Amino acid sequence: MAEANKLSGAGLRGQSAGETALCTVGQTGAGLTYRGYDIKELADKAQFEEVAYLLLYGTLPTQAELDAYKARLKGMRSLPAALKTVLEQIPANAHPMDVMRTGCSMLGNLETEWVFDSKLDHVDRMLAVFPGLINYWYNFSHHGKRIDVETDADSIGEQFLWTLHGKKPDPLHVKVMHASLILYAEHEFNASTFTARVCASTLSDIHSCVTAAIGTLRGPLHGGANEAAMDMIQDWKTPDEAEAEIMGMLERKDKIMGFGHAIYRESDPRNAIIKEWSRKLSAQVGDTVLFPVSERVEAVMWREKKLFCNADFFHASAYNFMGIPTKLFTPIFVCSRAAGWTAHVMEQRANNRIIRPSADYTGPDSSEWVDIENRG
Ligand SMILES: CC(=O)SCCNC(=O)CCNC(=O)[C@H](O)C(C)(C)COP(=O)(O)OP(=O)(O)OC[C@H]1O[C@@H](n2cnc3c(N)ncnc32)[C@H](O)[C@@H]1OP(=O)(O)O
Ligand SMILES: O=C([O-])CC(=O)C(=O)O
Repeated sequence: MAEANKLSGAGLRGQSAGETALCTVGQTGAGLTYRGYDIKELADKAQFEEVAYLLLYGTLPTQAELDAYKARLKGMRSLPAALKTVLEQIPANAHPMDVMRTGCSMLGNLETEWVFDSKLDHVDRMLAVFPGLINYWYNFSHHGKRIDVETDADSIGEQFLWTLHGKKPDPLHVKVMHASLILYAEHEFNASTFTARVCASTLSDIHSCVTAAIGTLRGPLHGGANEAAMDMIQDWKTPDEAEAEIMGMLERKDKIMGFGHAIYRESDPRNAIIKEWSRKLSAQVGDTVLFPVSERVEAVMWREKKLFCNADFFHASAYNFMGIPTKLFTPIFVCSRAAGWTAHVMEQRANNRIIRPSADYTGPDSSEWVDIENRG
């Protein structure tokens, strides 16, 4: 039997598990790049659709290409009747990430990727439909309302806020959504993307890859951390109270959600960007609690543990200031990362070998069979 190389760390940390031309994370210099473009520049200058196009189609679009792409996505927003019927069966106390998972899977039943040639149609359809899908379920299950998802919204970010709140959103909020969706769009071989690639490596269909990735993103150690961070900070009324609570949590060795990272060692470049948007939104709503509390938590975590905010921490306050219910935070991540996941699925398919590592066996050497009536 061939001897497998031994791993140096748990969680495959530090192991290269393949190649990608989509993204660099934590390399010297820029910190995070999508196809060579610095995340700071993308978040500052681009719309989310430009970044999705870059990831999926390989280059930044021209103005004409972007206009055509946005018009295409806008034309793909409708929810099939059978999907609405399924969404209406899901109770209000379901986890919205489970709704996303079921919704994506149901879409795959209705609009199956039978041949890989149609992949980009399915990818664009998912990007177009996901915001309306989650907000259709949310409004029906929580308010008994069947919303119209074919809005006049100009972008995916605007579509999310419009279908959630039932009206054209504040332009500042649309800008924040663009930045947020760009920051979340892609991150190399993170757990959910790697899941999508493993699924793709079996030559499965694109909805299965995305459904599997949604299930992986749901956990609080990954995408679910933005909601967990909000749950943690929402009841703290002053920075001093927040500091005392965090000190207690550290004493008890609790995990502080929204802090730390598997790859970055000193900072997550996405944090400074979303933090500034959160600061602006805090001023807009006249907040005197949540942002100062968040800043104090950041300072205490650095002082005590040299742990920094990851992309999720200031997303919590930013989304809260825009009136987004906490339970919908991680589904927004899905609306964005769907671009990265599917770009990776296409990259995997283009140079595929089934992903199948080895394991170090730790069980008994040999076990003796005992007939069932003689066991116990
Ligand atoms: C978009 C995203 O998915 S970003 C990540 C979102 N997840 C979170 O915010 C959840 C909280 N953070 C964590 O659980 C971790 O930092 C992870 C999962 C992100 C990374 O995990 P790892 O790579 O295993 O972390 P790492 O090896 O850097 O941990 C080093 C030490 O710091 C501790 N640590 C890391 N993060 C935290 C934290 N948030 N709170 C308290 N302690 C922490 C670890 O327990 C570990 O301590 P130990 O050596 O005594 O066991
Ligand atoms: O890269 C990771 O491990 C997690 C992360 O920040 C992301 O997926 O955006």
